[in-house]
Amino acid sequence: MSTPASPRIAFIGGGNMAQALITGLKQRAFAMQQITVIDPDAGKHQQLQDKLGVRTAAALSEQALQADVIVLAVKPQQLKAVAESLAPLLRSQLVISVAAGIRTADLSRWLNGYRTLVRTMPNTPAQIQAGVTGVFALAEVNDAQRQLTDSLLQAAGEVVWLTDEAQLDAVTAISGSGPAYVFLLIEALTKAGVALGLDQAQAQQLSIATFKGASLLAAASETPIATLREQVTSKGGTTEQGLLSLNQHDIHAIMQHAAQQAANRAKTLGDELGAQ
Ligand SMILES: NC(=O)C1=CN([C@@H]2O[C@H](COP(=O)(O)OP(=O)(O)OC[C@H]3O[C@@H](n4cnc5c(N)ncnc54)[C@H](OP(=O)(O)O)[C@@H]3O)[C@@H](O)[C@H]2O)C=CC1
Ligand SMILES: O=C(O)[C@@H]1CCC=N1
Repeated sequence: MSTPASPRIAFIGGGNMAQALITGLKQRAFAMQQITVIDPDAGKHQQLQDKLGVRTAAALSEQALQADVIVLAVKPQQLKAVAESLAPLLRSQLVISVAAGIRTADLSRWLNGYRTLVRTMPNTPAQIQAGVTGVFALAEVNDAQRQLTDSLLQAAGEVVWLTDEAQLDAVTAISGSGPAYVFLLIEALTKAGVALGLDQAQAQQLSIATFKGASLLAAASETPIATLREQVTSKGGTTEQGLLSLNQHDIHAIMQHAAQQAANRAKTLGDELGAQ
């Protein structure tokens, strides 16, 4: 298959993740009329058409699936039923799943042995092209299809290709779920600012700008992250006291445990739903 200049894409599921990916594509001036979103919730259709300019359909059909790429963007619990309905309608489309936990072996079985499959784990900052997506492709996915996958996902931000599918559970725990950890930390830092006497709006502005600035500096700098941290930490100064408290509460263990729990859940989802 050669890479189509402007591929047609059918999203099955028009929720949070589909909308984040489509918004990223829209910002890259991708032709929105090339995208069809299939979602049973008719209430969402007008909103998807008005906000994003995509086509919509309420159910799977040959017509709705006239696409080069099909993105499976339903909940993991909905994927088996969707895949089984999709199987007889597949021709030669590239199928990309964003579902947490669900392994390509199970998805392929539900799709009646179809193996032109890519499994990904994006994240919601995709909507401002600041996402990062982990990607694993089956051997049957050819070079042109890999390039197509890469260029579509680049519209959402950075792309990390994996050769071991099992690593996607770790990617899910770190960057798939990660934005929620960061939002929680922003909420917590904001709350701390309010407790110290700032008003809510000021505290939130300071917290967000600090996460943004530190992240941009870490990304732009060749300096090790630990050194960047040390550059903030004056001897006998304020940061030292703040970090001492975070380390007394073992921030590393807290993050390690959170990520492990998320990865365990991804594996359990794969085990339980894949066994259906
Ligand atoms: N949210 C995130 O940050 C991330 C999510 N993901 C993955 O993305 C997938 C979607 O998650 P998310 O967008 O958050 O979930 P949402 O619930 O927001 O979106 C799923 C959408 O699919 C619709 N749907 C349900 N059944 C069908 C069907 N048979 N055919 C077509 N559409 C259907 C749902 O409709 P209804 O609401 O009416 O059921 C809903 O609109 C999940 O598998 C998740 O693991 C991956 C990375 C990050
Ligand atoms: O919470 C979830 O299961 C999905 C996958 C990663 C982010 N959201």
